[in-house]
Amino acid sequence: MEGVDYLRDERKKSEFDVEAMKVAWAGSREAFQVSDRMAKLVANDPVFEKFSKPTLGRKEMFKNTLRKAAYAWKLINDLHLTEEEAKWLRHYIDEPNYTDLQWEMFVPALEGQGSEEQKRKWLPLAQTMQIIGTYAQTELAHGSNVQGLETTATFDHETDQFVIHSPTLTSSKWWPGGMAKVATHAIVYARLIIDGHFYGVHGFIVQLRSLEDHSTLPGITVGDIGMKFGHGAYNTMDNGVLRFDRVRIPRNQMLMRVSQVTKEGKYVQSDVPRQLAYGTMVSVRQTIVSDASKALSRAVCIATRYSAIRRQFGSHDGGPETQVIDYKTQQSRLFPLLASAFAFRFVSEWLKSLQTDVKQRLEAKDFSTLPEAHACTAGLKSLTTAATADGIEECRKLCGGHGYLISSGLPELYAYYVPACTYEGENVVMMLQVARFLVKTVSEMSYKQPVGTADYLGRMAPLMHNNCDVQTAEDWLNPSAIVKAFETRAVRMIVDCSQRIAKFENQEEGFAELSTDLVEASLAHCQLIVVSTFIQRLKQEIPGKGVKQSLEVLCYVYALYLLHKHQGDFLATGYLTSKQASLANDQLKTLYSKVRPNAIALVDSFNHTDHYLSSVLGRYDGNVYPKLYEAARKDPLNDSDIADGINQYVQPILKQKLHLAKL
Ligand SMILES: CCCCCCCCCC/C=C\CCC/C=C/C(=O)SCCNC(=O)CCNC(=O)[C@H](O)C(C)(C)COP(=O)(O)OP(=O)(O)OC[C@H]1O[C@@H](n2cnc3c(N)ncnc32)[C@H](O)[C@@H]1OP(=O)(O)O
Ligand SMILES: Cc1cc2nc3c(=O)[nH]c(=O)nc-3n(C[C@H](O)[C@H](O)[C@H](O)COP(=O)(O)OP(=O)(O)OC[C@H]3O[C@@H](n4cnc5c(N)ncnc54)[C@H](O)[C@@H]3O)c2cc1C
Repeated sequence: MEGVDYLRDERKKSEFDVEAMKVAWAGSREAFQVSDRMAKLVANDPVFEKFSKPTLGRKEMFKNTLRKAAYAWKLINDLHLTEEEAKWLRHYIDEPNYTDLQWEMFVPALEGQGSEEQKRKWLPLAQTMQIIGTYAQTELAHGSNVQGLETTATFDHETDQFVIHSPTLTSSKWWPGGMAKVATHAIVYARLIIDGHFYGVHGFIVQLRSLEDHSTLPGITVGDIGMKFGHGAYNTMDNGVLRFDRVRIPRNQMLMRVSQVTKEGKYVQSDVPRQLAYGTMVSVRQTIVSDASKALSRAVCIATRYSAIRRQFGSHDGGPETQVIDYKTQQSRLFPLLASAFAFRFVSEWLKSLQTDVKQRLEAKDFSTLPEAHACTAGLKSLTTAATADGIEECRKLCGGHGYLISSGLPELYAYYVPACTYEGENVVMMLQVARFLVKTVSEMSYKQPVGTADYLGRMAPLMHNNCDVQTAEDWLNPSAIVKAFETRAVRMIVDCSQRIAKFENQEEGFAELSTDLVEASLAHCQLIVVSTFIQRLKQEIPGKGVKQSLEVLCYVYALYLLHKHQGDFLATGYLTSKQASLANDQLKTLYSKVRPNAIALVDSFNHTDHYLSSVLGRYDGNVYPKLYEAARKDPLNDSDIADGINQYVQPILKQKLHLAKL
């Protein structure tokens, strides 16, 4: 039997309707149809071929990506694609480039932080790509600490302009995507100075390059920051360094939704919180959570298909060896990742709806849910990117030696994905933001009832004193038992930290001293959100034979896997006994055997094309070995029998050996 037959047999074992599961994964039939159409459009167009990428040099690779981006823009216009379709098209092209910054950061920054007048002027230019923008916040010496940025924007009364300046080497803007070679404009974050007074960090629209010939404008020095981790991965992007030598921009190019500077040089703070200036980061963090489920599902799809094809040991009387997916150890590493992909998918949908709600409230001048939205996006960004990056690497190991080949698709995916743990808020820094929110919520509880994702803190009394009543492994198949366990663990960890901080004379000092515990408490809170969201999703109608049942199994796998992994927390907080923790682990093993027959169908439900996976190991048809062999044959080193350099550097050594032998 060949891999092709193995996957065919696996698909026959499925206990649910795969087409209906595809819809559940996508969120709706319409969402499925849009993404499916765009995936096929990209997969079937030779312009978007990407197998040659690993063999290209940086310049060729960059140019190739520019070519694809230009072609994609032509398709978007020629085919009159909707915004949603265009987003999926860019996603499936699967090469980071300047358009990510244009659509995910530059346009949202104009939308979220521009005044009505500024939006009228700049948005049509950006939306039609007459200008190309980037988001220039991070500097050589400051990224996480936004208030510590050094670039200055000094108001000049006489000319009614701001003077943008990089006073030191360390103030050089460093990292912004698309900035080195493509962007014509940037939203530059700088310290606003009026009459020697510092008014905080604000965003300014600054033109970097001529719209005529693309040359850099006077006073601007811009370039690429150099190659990044992984060959093809993120090197299609021109992350840049930028310095300003007293560059002048009109006053009306400061983003003025949150605060304004008048012609007279007066600083006016609107009636909206200054944190709205951070709004672009909040919206991108939500996109990043959604992207985590896509990246993880991609790695899991490859590792699952390959695990069903790969056989090692266990052959009796010349029969076939055991499929590695049947090893319990393989299942215990793979299936929690499969379940996590679904969990992240559903939490990202929920986060999107939370953000829509916050946006509507902001328009009505209701800012009450802003801190919670910030904590949720920051925390879930941190949780999902960390788990996804680790998960991709685990999938690579699950594929044994072949996972290390570029043709497996996994090394490039990892290198491409892992910076998500750092950009848009370094993950630990983000978890500390969640901790601030939680500690503050606890400290305000005497006069303010916690709501939303923190509402369980308001049920502190019972949660602090109750004990778990699980008696058998079966008892763990109960959503309320699971939610209660996660709530209790989180509440006890948060309260413990809060009480210990309160003992410090200086609360900031206490917070810093307890920061490692606070990060763990924040993680417990975020895991509770993901688990509860999964459970809530299952309360909705989910059509299709066996679909809901399969998702229920995955939900329990996700929750009990976390419980097992963090059993130290659950035991230390005193809610569970070691017997109950051990029953959870027993149940987890039973659940793995329920996932097993459905594993291939579950990863088929992601609806990933072979083009998107770019993996010989993860091919839909399972024809792994012939295609691995074929891919290896295509390596440039195999172009000739005698490679360049052999005659020059190897033959002389061999000949020298002969000479020595004669002596
Ligand atoms: C490889 C590709 C694969 C994945 C593809 C994914 C696709 C997604 C789209 C991709 C697009 C582009 C690719 C990536 C491009 C990357 C871009 C960037 O990285 S841009 C730069 C991002 N930088 C950061 O995120 C900086 C992080 N730092 C901060 O956010 C802040 O400075 C922070 C949060 C650390 C706060 O520091 P500080 O304590 O100094 O706070 P402040 O004094 O400023 O504020 C105090 C007060 O405000 C609250 N706060 C902070 N932030 C917010 C917010 N956003 N909203 C609401 N409230 C906020 C804070 O908690 C404090 O509250 P308080 O109650 O007073 O305690
Ligand atoms: C691929 C990529 C693309 C990017 N694109 C852009 C872009 O388009 N535009 C842009 O402006 N920026 C961009 N960035 C920059 C990115 O946003 C920053 O790198 C990120 O915000 C982290 O900041 P930092 O580099 O200053 O890390 P640092 O804050 O220096 O982190 C270093 C270490 O210090 C720790 N640390 C920092 N502060 C604290 C604290 N208070 N408490 C405890 N620990 C702490 C962190 O946990 C980390 O371990 C990009 C970065 C990458 C990698």
